[in-house]
Amino acid sequence: MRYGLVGSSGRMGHEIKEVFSAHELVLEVDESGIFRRGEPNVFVDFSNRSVLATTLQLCSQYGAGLVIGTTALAEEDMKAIKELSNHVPVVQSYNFSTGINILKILLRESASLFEGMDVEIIETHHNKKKDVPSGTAIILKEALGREVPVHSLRIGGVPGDHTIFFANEGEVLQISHHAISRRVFAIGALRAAEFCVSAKNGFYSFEEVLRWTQKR
Ligand SMILES: NC(=O)C1=CN([C@@H]2O[C@H](COP(=O)(O)OP(=O)(O)OC[C@H]3O[C@@H](n4cnc5c(N)ncnc54)[C@H](O)[C@@H]3O)[C@@H](O)[C@H]2O)C=CC1
Ligand SMILES: O=C(O)C1=N[C@H](C(=O)O)C[C@H](O)C1
Repeated sequence: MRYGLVGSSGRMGHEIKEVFSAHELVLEVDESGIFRRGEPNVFVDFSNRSVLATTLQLCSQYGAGLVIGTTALAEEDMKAIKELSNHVPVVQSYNFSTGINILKILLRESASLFEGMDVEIIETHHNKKKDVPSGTAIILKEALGREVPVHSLRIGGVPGDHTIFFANEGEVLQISHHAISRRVFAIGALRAAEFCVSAKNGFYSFEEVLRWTQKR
């Protein structure tokens, strides 16, 4: 793979360079500019929505697929990403870990069982994280199919923890996901990039990438 990396000087950018070391990094974008050394066939973007227009333009220019993990996207951003997916394969997810994507499936399938219970989410991240709530908390709420309170902690170097509490008068059920390091997100992004270079044009979730990985 020849990949372009948007957000190359960031925390995820560093992790991605290590995990993608068998592949060729031919284009980098960060706040200091665009550095081109070749023609990417896929872009990986873990950055900020302020650079999204550049990412989309670069994908169009090179006819390259896109793996995007950037959070705090607006509705108009999602619309623009979906428009790009008419022309190239796009994988978008607010969380590229296997565990969170399995949890999403479990929540979607069991949501009706939790009717009548109090449901709240606590998410904990490092103190450099800019967005609140986390993108993951948003997709967990979507999977539950209802609006629930989210409590956010920004402390120390925590890579990303999410706990959902379900409670009635007599009991509390809690389900937690703990990212041991942000490497797990970079490994997910690598799977998604490998998927992207062989997929048809379209908009894909990371769940679809996981199912594709299992079939291989
Ligand atoms: N979907 C997932 O699994 C995960 C998503 N993330 C998300 O990835 C994003 C990046 O996270 P971190 O690496 O921790 O952030 P960071 O702050 O360490 O890095 C951000 C990178 O984006 C670049 N950037 C920001 N604004 C830019 C602009 N206007 N033009 C060009 N480059 C710009 C910076 O130069 C830097 O390289 C965040 O949105 C975070 O929530 C993080 C981890 C996992
Ligand atoms: O910014 C982070 O670090 C993370 N962001 C994602 C989110 O907002 O959910 C995913 C992960 O939790 C780490």
